[in-house]
Amino acid sequence: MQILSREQIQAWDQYTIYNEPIRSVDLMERAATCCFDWIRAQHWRGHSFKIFCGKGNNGGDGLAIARMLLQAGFSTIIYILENGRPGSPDFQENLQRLHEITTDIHFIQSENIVISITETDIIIDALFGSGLNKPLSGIAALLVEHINSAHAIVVSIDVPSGLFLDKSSKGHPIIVADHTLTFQVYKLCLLVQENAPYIGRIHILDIQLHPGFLKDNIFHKELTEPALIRSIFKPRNEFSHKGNFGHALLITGSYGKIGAAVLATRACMRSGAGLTTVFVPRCGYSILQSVAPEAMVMTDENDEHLSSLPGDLDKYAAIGIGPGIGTEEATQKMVSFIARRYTMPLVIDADALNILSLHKELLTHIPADSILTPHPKEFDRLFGDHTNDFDRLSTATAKAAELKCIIVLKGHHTIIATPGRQIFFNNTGNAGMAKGGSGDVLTGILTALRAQGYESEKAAILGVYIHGLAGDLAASKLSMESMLASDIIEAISLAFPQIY
Ligand SMILES: NC(=O)C1=CN([C@@H]2O[C@H](COP(=O)(O)OP(=O)(O)OC[C@H]3O[C@@H](n4cnc5c(N)ncnc54)[C@H](OP(=O)(O)O)[C@@H]3O)[C@@H](O)[C@H]2O)[C@@H](O)CC1
Ligand SMILES: Nc1ncnc2c1ncn2[C@@H]1O[C@H](COP(=O)(O)OP(=O)(O)O)[C@@H](O)[C@H]1O
Ligand SMILES: [K+]
Repeated sequence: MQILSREQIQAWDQYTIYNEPIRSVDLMERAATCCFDWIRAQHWRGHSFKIFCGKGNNGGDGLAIARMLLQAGFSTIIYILENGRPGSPDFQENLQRLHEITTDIHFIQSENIVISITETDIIIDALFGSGLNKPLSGIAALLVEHINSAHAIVVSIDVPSGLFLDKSSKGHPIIVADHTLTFQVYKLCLLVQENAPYIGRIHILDIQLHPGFLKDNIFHKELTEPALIRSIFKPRNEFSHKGNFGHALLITGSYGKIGAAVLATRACMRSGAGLTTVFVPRCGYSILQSVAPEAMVMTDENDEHLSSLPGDLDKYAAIGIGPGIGTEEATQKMVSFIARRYTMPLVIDADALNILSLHKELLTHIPADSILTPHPKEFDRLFGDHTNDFDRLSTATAKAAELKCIIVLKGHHTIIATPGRQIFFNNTGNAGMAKGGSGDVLTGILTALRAQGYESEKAAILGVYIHGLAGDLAASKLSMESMLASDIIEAISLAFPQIY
């Protein structure tokens, strides 16, 4: 699914109006009908609806929804945030239609907001949508605060009012929604971590905007979906042998963090690598031989941390480096050597990223098409502090192009930024994965996919998806609270069949 900017969405509405063709007010009717159908399916009978409308088209949607609720017999009161100017034409048209069936329409025009909202009310937030052009202030801000301080269920239309679609709204007055009914596609503001407190559960409503618009335009942001994943996935040939699936090397572990090596190694083997070798300090030898007998283990001369190279690197089809390696000086030298001398793409994670942060000059040396997998803190250590997720996204886009690398910025919707300035948002995974070790599993999966010959960009999109899907399968069996990183590894075997 493409992710469109505010301007692109407005253009898509206009394209639909012109090419379907359909009158703007009829498109609004279609959008409102989708919202009404969704609301009706919630079986909220017995509750009363309070509908808050601005005077733009988002408010127009609210008025049309109010009419449909009233006609279906729901108790409904309408509040319009007055700004002293006429509403948009479609708002005015819907106001006229509403006047024909109710007089329960109230205008909010003073800072003294006395509307009582009870816990049995359902609030429909149709104050502002994609037309928001500045932070809310004055009566609008007070109204948002009033709604947020009540304990009613809040359903926002298109976006929670006060959220900008494509830029940070940090610190602004914003409606806290329980459900966001958004039209046609995800908006950027619904995918970033910083807006998590506001958006509630997202429901994408298909209002049948004209598909021709997507064919006629090029977009740079998309949500990874099963169809894309299937197009990337390469089924195994019946006659294949282990040599076809590559030899993966994982450079991992230090004293106290051999678990990271174990998780990455087991995830790598579970994700289809033909052969897996793991390079660990000597303290990791017996552990790996016993918990991962299918893997080959090579040890450093040092007992507790890595200080040398694991022999000839060129014989491996893919190398993953970083989980649990620590940042000892000798380990820094080893990472520095590999970053400078190795020419094939690497999968670089965790402490290997922290070492790059300590020696930023190395960033320009890392092999092209390497996959970097920072979480936001590692990302900021690498590329400087960011005050919001939108800026972080811009940096990821710029740095992926500049370094010719794939940047996997981990989070609820992990972001994959490519050298061609394309951005993919992953849509699998859950909060049960917010536990130590989940990232090590991802490194193992990505290294295995690289070993099997997937290009880095495709390996990143597919690997992040499978990782999240395995996390979802583990959570559905064991609960988000109880699942462990090792359970994600076990569930990889159930995730693959879902993408065949
Ligand atoms: N046919 C279509 O196109 C379809 C559109 N659809 C719906 O339309 C929505 C977009 O509608 P929209 O473009 O009218 O913008 P909307 O969000 O209602 O707000 C604009 C108004 O708010 C005002 N305003 C802005 N910021 C403000 C602030 N901080 N504080 C105070 N005022 C502020 C601004 O006034 P201005 O400042 O420009 O004078 C203007 O009056 C979209 O989200 C979807 O719900 C669907 O029905 C599908 C079909
Ligand atoms: N709430 C969440 N929703 C989806 N995925 C999550 C969530 N929390 C964590 N994850 C995933 O789990 C992994 C955690 O990685 P990381 O932070 O490096 O953990 P660790 O270093 O402990 O292994 C990432 O791939 C991230 O996308
Ligand atoms: K809204």
